[in-house]
Amino acid sequence: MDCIFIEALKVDTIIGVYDWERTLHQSLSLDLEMSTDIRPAAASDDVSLTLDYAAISQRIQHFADEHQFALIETFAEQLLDTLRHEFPIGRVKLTVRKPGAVAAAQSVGLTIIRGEA
Ligand SMILES: Nc1nc2c(c(=O)[nH]1)N=C([C@H](O)[C@@H](O)CO)CN2
Repeated sequence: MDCIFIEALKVDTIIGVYDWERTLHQSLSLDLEMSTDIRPAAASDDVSLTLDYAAISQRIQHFADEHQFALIETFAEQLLDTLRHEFPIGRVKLTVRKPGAVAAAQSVGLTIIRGEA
């Protein structure tokens, strides 16, 4: 299976478990790896036959604009639910980083994998 990826996508959103985090936007950094078969698009040179990484990136920022979660776990799970409903994504691996959340760490976050290849 082939893979379309988006690396280090910076999205701004309201997220966090503490009261002060409800009052400002913070940046998350997202990596996505989405399995797909690129051969139909390659054979026809047609973006409509593949996973359009520009459209998916735009949808992710829109999702981040319209939600305010406490946990990055909720953000990740609901984001993948949304993307998998709207795009023909097979197996997907998502890493969400919240830079600066732990001062002594370069980054903290999670990785989840959903769907079949
Ligand atoms: N597993 C998680 N732990 C923590 C989260 C989270 O989303 N998932 N969030 C926080 C706070 O919002 C923190 O990022 C503020 O700096 C703490 N732990």
